[in-house]
Amino acid sequence: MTPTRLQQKDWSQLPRVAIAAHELRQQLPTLPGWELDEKRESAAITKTFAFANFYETMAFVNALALIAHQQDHHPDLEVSYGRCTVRLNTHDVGGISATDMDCARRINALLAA
Ligand SMILES: C[C@H](O)[C@H](O)[C@H]1CNC2=NC(N)=NC(=O)C2=N1
Repeated sequence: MTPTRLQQKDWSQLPRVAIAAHELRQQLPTLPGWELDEKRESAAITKTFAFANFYETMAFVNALALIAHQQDHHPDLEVSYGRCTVRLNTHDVGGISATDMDCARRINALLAA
């Protein structure tokens, strides 16, 4: 039986472009809870998710890991007992691309009722 391949994207050959600041200001409100973080060298979008306990936090992290692998796009994660802060940016553009917005939307959808 042919194994199912989970990875859907491979960015090694595909160019990505930074989203201009004015476009980002328009697009970000369509992503509930995500904020622009310009404090570090390259800008990122971030969101902190709160959970009732460590098990629920880790269940979220594991679900997010599938999205990261499928999309070939890997957020920085800060994980504690009941909290996970997700930070997304695109290294090759030194900022935020459509890939970050797409992943943020998929991550939000994980928790949609
Ligand atoms: C070639 C490789 O797939 C790319 O470098 C991917 C891997 N995962 C990534 N993850 C994130 N967050 N940003 C990237 O630019 C990125 N690039």
